[in-house]
Amino acid sequence: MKIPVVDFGAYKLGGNDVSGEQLEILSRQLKTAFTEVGFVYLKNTGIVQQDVDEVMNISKKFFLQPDEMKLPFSRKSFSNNPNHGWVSLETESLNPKRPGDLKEAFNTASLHPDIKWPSWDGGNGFFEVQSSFFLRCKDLCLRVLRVMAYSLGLEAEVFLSAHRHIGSDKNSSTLRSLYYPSVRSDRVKEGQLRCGEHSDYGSITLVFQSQEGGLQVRTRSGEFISAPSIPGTVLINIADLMQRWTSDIFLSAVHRVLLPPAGDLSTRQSLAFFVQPDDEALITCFDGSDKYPPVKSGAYLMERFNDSYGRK
Ligand SMILES: O=C(O)CCC(=O)C(=O)O
Ligand SMILES: [Fe+2]
Repeated sequence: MKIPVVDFGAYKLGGNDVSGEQLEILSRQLKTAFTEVGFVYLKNTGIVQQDVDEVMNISKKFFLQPDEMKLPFSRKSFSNNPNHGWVSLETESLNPKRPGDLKEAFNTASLHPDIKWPSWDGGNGFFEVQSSFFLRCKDLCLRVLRVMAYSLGLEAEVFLSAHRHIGSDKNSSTLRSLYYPSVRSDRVKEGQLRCGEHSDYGSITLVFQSQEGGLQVRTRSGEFISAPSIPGTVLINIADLMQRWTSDIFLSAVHRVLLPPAGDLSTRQSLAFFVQPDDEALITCFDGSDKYPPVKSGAYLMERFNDSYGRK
């Protein structure tokens, strides 16, 4: 089993509106990928490798600073958003049964004008690069959500009306820049990974990996397959609220990032844009079934965040 690659050129950012026939083809391809694997690579989205490199480069500059320079930007130190900011090494366990993940992250969870951003030489390149990539990802995810609704025979509004506030404090969608430092195998704790097994929490996630790859996805039959980096593509996966919403038609697949082989001292980077429904959106099974009780997105996500940070 492999993760399919789908050409999104007909509906790319900055392109013409998609024709009915093209929408039909795209929606069929996305539906197959999201029901069978839960993951798909999109090529020709309008987000190009150069955009991704720019975000990774400036993020790396931030991560490579000593911890005391990063501490003032720590997650939980921003009053208007509890998730915004820097997460230090081993702080988060995406599989709570394992020791802390061997990764650092910077969450762009708020674009509020009061937020203080890392800066160098008096410039604010970090803010500009992160926020403009955030907005590109937002535009793309709205297009993908539209195709997904169509693929289920739904009005686009069914999904779009629950994603009206991305980028504001009424919605917790987050651009997360991840840095995986080189791993010294003699210092790794038992069971520790770069990123433990988990499924994502919200609607969908857009993922961009540096060339080392390392991501693995669990298939319906229970085996892990690799999801390599394919330059110029966006890897998109279904998350848990979307699986509930679609009464398990779309699969929110478990995934993880293993340690590199012993002696391989390479670092790794990735960007994940977690698309979440608006905090106030009520997520109810689209087919009218009661497979899952309705949940408010904001309350549901809060619970899940608390689990991955060990309810500290
Ligand atoms: O680093 C990656 O490739 C994926 C990270 C991930 O799955 C997550 O942060 O939810
Ligand atoms: Fe994930």
